[in-house]
Amino acid sequence: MTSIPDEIRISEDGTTLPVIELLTGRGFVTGKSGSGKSNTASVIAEELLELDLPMLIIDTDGEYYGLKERYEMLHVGAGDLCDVQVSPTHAQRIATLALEENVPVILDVSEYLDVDDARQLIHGVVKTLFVREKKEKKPFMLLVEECHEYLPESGGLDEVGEILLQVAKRGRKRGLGLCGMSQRPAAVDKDFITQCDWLVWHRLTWENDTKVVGRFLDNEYAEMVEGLNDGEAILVTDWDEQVTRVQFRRKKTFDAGATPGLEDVERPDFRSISSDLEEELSNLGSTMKDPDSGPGTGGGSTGGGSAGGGGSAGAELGGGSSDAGTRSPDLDQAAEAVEDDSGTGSTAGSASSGDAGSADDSESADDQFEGGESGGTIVRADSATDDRSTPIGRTPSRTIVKNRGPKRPKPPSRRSRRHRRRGRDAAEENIVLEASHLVAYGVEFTVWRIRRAIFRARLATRRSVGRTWRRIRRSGADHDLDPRLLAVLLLGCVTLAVGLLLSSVVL
Ligand SMILES: Nc1ncnc2c1ncn2[C@@H]1O[C@H](COP(=O)(O)OP(=O)(O)OP(=O)(O)O)[C@@H](O)[C@H]1O
Repeated sequence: MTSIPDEIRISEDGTTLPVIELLTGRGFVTGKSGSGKSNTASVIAEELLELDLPMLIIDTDGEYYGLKERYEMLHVGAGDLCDVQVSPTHAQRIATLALEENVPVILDVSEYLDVDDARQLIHGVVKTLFVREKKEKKPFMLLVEECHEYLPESGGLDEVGEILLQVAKRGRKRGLGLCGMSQRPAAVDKDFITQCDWLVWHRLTWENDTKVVGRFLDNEYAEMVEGLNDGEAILVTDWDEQVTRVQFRRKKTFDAGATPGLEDVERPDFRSISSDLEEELSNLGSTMKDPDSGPGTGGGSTGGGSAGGGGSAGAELGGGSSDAGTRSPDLDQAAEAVEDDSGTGSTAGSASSGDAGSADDSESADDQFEGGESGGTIVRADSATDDRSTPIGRTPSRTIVKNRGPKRPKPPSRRSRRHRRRGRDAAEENIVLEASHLVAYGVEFTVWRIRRAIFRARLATRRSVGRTWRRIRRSGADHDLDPRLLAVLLLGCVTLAVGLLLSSVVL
């Protein structure tokens, strides 16, 4: 087996990036639309795929399938271009294929009709990768397009954001690297950006975004970033603590994200994974259950059209009350591992049921990895299952899955109680807000009624004053005016004038 080089080349002039830091670190690639982010990510992916290194791409816009022009990749999602249409039911298998069987995966979430399906699929995949990596400890790159959608700066994180942040904060020790991409650095959770040890700033022009450059680098770079050419970027890395201006090379594979022109786009022939794997995944819906759903119907539509796939997934998940007894034992263990790992779940149960040993194993494995951080096991993607016995570096250990039979439901963890309490607080705040809106509408309506009544009264008064005045003029022409009548007339005019004055002040 040929050895894997320490670095990959990302520009024509020879700029390189270290392989192990890319695979296990946290990266952030940003730039406005058309500045070259996807090209940069594809260049990095091409270089890693050339070395048969493992990766999974979460493709929000459906533009990474062009990589299949040169590399065998599993392209899954909801669209017709995908090798296999998948639902959240497939999450665990997709993750294990990528991590344990070294099949590079493009998880294309661009065509799910139901956003929840896409999110549940992503959550299931990332969670499984994170949990499995505790034992596997295999340098592995997770690339996430449009990461502001999952890790937004405001509005809080959903379960996808939470698990991605976990990967950002704790993935390095496990070998799980994360590279997030976004058009809008100002819209990305700063908790994530501050975790990053390599950052690529492509052209940004919007002031809020260039301000972020100023904050992370300095104002000189905030100005520089506005004038960068396509594919040009400011590269900042923790490993050499330098700021470099670099022109990334063009990707070698088909540019599926290019701006459409008037001429016909000629698509090249794409490589696909083996038909056996396609068939296995197509049949998977009937044999596996989604990590987060309950028993479901188990009949995920996997080979059909995109809408069908999404719809049936929704139906399966719709019945998703959690039923520990019917969930796959593998997934129960995975979920437990996440809770144990975060230190918030109840670990006593698993320890007493004979899992203490395995927990210790994984902790000591963690320690070992920390000792030789950059010496993680790199396994080539083409080595597949049989080659995993001869990795470069340390031998990856497998996750041992025990079937421990049906389980009693666990009491809610402190974390889920906290989530529920937060939910209750938010609901109460909403009620108060709605009630205050109601009061405001009431006040507005009352004021409107009063103003309408005053307006009508003024109109009626003006008419009757006009009528009276005309009658007085007629009778005054016939007779001499009585001084008492004149006095009453004067008083009437004064009262009217005061009334009109008051009503115009009120209105
Ligand atoms: N390194 C490069 N050298 C020359 N041209 C480039 C380079 N990178 C990108 N381009 C040009 O810029 C175009 C847009 O690139 P790319 O799709 O990577 O942008 P993007 O920032 O990902 O845009 P979006 O956010 O809209 O997806 C490409 O089609 C190509 O024409």
